[in-house]
Amino acid sequence: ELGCRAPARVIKTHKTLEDMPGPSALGFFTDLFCKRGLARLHELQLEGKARYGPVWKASFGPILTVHVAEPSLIEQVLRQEGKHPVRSDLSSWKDYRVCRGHGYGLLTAEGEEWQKIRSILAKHMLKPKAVESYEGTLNGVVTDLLRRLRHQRARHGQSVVKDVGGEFYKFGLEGISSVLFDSRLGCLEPDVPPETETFIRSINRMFVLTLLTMAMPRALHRLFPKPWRVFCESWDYMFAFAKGHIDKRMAEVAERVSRGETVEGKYLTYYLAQEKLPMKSIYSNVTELLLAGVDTISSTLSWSLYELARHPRVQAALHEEISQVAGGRTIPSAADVAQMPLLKAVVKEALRLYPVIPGNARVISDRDIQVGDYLIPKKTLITLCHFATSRDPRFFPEPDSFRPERWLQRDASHHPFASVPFGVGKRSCIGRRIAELEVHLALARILMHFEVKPEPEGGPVQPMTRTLLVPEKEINLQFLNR
Ligand code: HEM
Repeated sequence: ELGCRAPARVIKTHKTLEDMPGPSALGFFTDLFCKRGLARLHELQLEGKARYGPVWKASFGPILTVHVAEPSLIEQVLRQEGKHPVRSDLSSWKDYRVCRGHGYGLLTAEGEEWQKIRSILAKHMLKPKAVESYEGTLNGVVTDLLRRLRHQRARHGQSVVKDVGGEFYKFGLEGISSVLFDSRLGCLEPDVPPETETFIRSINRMFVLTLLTMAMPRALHRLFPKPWRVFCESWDYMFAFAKGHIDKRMAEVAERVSRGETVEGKYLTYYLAQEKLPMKSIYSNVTELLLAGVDTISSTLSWSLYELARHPRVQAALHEEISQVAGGRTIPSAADVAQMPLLKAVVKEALRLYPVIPGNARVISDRDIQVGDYLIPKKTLITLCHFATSRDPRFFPEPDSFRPERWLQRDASHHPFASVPFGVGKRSCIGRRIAELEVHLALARILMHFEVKPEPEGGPVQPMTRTLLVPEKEINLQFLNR
């Protein structure tokens, strides 16, 4: 016995990609392209988790991606993301910029370049004092939104505003432009400038085609050139639009300086120009900020009002809160909305049910990382399934119900990574504070003026994925004078 050696055994401490469950490449391809899977990607997260557990792999066209759908595992990934986190290195957005010779903006830049722009923008977008300084400008845009809603409801019977999302797109664009340029585009005027409509259409088309152009193997681009061509044309328009506005604003400033005036701007483009960034970088950053501030704001406002219209008791309680805090003031301030816990809870709950970014991503480039039982090789695209975790009944009982009060209960303990609509950490949303202020100011004032109800014959509206999570069809709401 003693002389007999045990056979050498390789002890595996971690499971590998080979051990990971997941649909076959063909199965996932069929799901995506034949079963409207691209529009249902958020639902595929729930199906994947039910079928394979919290970690599974799938081939998104030519790209293998590991899905992670458990808050503690998402936390584990993000804690290992390193100094310069990378969202995805295989993006069609980056391909476009290389193809046209444009620069990168904060959304697409990496490494030291990203770090530099991030620290410049953070000073003006995340610091509470800086964000508060946009209050007056944003409140001016909200005033125009109210006028526009009145105008639009007069066009249809029963005080209905058709397609509120369309109105909030214009509000989003006007809002982010006012912060970027301190000048107004006129998107909320009765006659909307055609170039702003084209800009919004370009964003929509670009988002529709983002996933498709990524999932389509390169070889197919030749066979089906249209998606890539339209994708590029949409970006071309967006870059040209941003450039036009930047050049115009800078020419105005130069002209005033030449007349001997001292010019001190309080808007983002001015701050970027002060840092002496190359023009190419200013153009790409402003383009990306413009596009980041439109759908996100529109979708959050649309879903918040959609749910409030369907939950009149919550709406009444919120109206009460707003009236009390505002006292006699007709225009609530940033300090006022900060004192409205139910208002904040309503927006958090809308973003839990309908996270604008239903699935985010990370690539850890320089080392293999452990996630749960698995060792994930470096450079693997990791998809963070935020939609699945924020609808998980273990963290949010009755996960499909709109219950803002869940955010107000003292003893409520949600895992901090279960609902993270703005992301977490170094690479999280830089527009978060501005977005929250904008949405809070708009919702508070809309509810001061109107009682919002569902369109009399309207049915439920489901979300769909278009890279972002958006309403599947138009949301029409009744706006009744208070
Ligand atoms: C409710 C509204 C919004 C939501 C839910 C949202 C959500 C997000 C999320 C999830 C990310 C990715 C974070 C990550 O990878 O960890 C992101 C990034 C970003 N967002 Fe937002 N966003 C919103 C509004 C805005 C607005 C209004 C702006 C512009 C003013 C903006 C600008 C950006 C930028 C530039 C990034 C990239 C940051 C970086 O890579 O360093 N977002 N956003």
